[in-house]
Amino acid sequence: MHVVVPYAPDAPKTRLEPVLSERERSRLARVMLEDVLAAVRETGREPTVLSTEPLEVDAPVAVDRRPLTEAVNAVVRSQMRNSAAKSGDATGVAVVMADLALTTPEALERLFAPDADVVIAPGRGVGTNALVVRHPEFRVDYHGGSYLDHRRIADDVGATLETVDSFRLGTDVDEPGDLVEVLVHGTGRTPSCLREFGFELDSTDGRLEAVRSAEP
Ligand SMILES: Nc1nc2c(ncn2[C@@H]2O[C@H](COP(=O)(O)OP(=O)(O)OP(=O)(O)O)[C@@H](O)[C@H]2O)c(=O)[nH]1
Ligand SMILES: C[C@H](OP(=O)(O)O)C(=O)O
Repeated sequence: MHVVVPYAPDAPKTRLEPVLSERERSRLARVMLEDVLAAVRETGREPTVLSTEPLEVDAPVAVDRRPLTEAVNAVVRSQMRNSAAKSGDATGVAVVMADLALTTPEALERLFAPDADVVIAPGRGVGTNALVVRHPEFRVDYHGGSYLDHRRIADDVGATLETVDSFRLGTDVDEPGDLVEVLVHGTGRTPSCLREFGFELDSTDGRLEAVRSAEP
């Protein structure tokens, strides 16, 4: 199965602006990407980064400057055509977001395992954090509660759909409140990156939070 990791390196993670500078957000986005690529590789698959800009990274990079939905649909269309031409039996394409800092190979295997036409790991906020497409007519439509849109699109084209209920795949790092999850559950380099930035766990207000104790 072809695994694509979309990545937009230019001014990423704007929703983290209240707690991180632009440079820090870029670094965090990059470290999360590397953690996701490592987890995909540990499943025995070679990921491709689908980037809006050329990028030096330890993986093949496909540059497509179009918005996320268009760029991913171009990959889905071409992969489905290729796999149908090769074997008559589409093995599919997986789209795994680069901000899934808690991803592990085991969590990804749960996404890859079902043989439904469409498999989705939804994120909090009703996004689509990770997806497998094996149906020739299914197309993505990201943003704005895309999990519900993807269910409707699957229904419209007659595709079977399975939803993967996964904390690790469901936790995308978008907002300051997500950082505590990374510090507690992260297994890759992302928690170390946050600690380098000076974040640590704090329960002063009665709830565990990631707070910045010291500027680096
Ligand atoms: N190839 C590509 N990837 C994108 C694009 N927009 C977002 N991404 C990637 O898609 C994933 C999910 O995007 P978001 O959660 O919106 O990430 P973001 O744009 O960095 O964050 P915000 O600025 O807070 O919305 C991340 O891996 C991004 O790097 C795009 O236009 N093209
Ligand atoms: C890409 C987008 O991410 P969100 O904006 O929900 O984080 C989505 O999953 O549709």
